[in-house]
Amino acid sequence: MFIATASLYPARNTHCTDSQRHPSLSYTIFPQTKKKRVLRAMRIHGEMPPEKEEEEKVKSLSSSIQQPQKLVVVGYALTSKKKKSFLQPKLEVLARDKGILFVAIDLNRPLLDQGPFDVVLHKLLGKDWCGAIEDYRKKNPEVAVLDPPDAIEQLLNRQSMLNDVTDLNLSDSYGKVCVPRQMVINNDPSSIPHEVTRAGLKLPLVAKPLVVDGTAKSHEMFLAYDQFSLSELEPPLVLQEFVNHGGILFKVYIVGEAIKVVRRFSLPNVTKQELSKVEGVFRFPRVSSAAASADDADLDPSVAGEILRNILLFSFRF
Ligand SMILES: Nc1ncnc2c1ncn2[C@@H]1O[C@H](COP(=O)(O)OP(=O)(O)OP(=O)(O)O)[C@@H](O)[C@H]1O
Ligand SMILES: O=P(O)(O)O[C@H]1[C@H](O)[C@H](O)[C@H](OP(=O)(O)O)[C@@H](OP(=O)(O)O)[C@@H]1O
Repeated sequence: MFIATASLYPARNTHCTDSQRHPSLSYTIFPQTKKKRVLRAMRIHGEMPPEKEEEEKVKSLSSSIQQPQKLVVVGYALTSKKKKSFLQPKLEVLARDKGILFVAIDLNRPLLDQGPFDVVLHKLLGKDWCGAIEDYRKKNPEVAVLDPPDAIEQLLNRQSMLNDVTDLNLSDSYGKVCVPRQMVINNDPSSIPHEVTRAGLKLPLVAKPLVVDGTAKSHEMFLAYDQFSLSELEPPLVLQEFVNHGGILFKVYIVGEAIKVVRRFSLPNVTKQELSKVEGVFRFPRVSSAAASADDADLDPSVAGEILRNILLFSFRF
């Protein structure tokens, strides 16, 4: 795009013919970028009269207003709980400032009749919804669906969601990235004590629901100090060896090339002495939620730095 602007001296690479030149001032047609360089040069040399500077600002502003930013329309389908925790007003305002508009998808109308959308963002499950999303994708291949049901499938299960981490086999002189030893219990809870002993899992164990479907139940966690009390729990379950980690964990969010690492408070270490004295299985709350931020916690810098380095190393390879 070109803008006519005035210059007190002919600039290099002028793109204009004599007929475009004004006798008192040489008019120079600049591509947008060159115009800014010349104006800046003139301002630096104090050669542009104040009224001309104001006029240039208005022109530059008017040219940007003339080209309204194309909005990216994001249709979202979230539970009311998720909308409340994720799509907060400050996010909507920030997105709008960046030309992104969130529009709620009406779950009582066919998805195909709604839009048009540039992106469909959803965190809903169920056969009907997955069918509607798949049908929409086929008829709107240009729309980015986050995420396609087949890509989410692996994350709906606390065993399969860790497959990629297990396959990474990432280790170096500073340490390794791996999954705690675990086993899946699909049926008969009375078999748990025998299965745990046979698998050689070390106590204490964290018992987690195998299914991850966004419900509160899918976050119900238990800490077991002996394997016998585990038979009180309801399969399907993942039983994972508890890993002492100093009560602080790091959550890593990766979207494309963007990586965000946050520190959260977590379960405290379990000492050998405590393990020898305590028996039973205890439910614990969601200890590491956003409200449990430890970003400002006083951590030993060497520990934090080392863990962060490994996390970033892991993030780039994931
Ligand atoms: N193997 C483990 N060793 C020690 N602590 C653990 C282990 N697994 C889980 N925890 C503790 O339990 C908490 C919840 O575990 P996890 O993150 O697997 O469940 P979640 O439901 O996905 O949590 P959220 O959705 O809140 O991130 C962790 O934040 C951590 O404090
Ligand atoms: O620590 P955060 O806030 O990232 O924890 C998230 C968690 O990672 C999951 O995204 C939860 O979503 P669901 O699996 O759908 O439950 C979030 O739960 P929410 O109820 O706050 O949306 C956690 O915040």
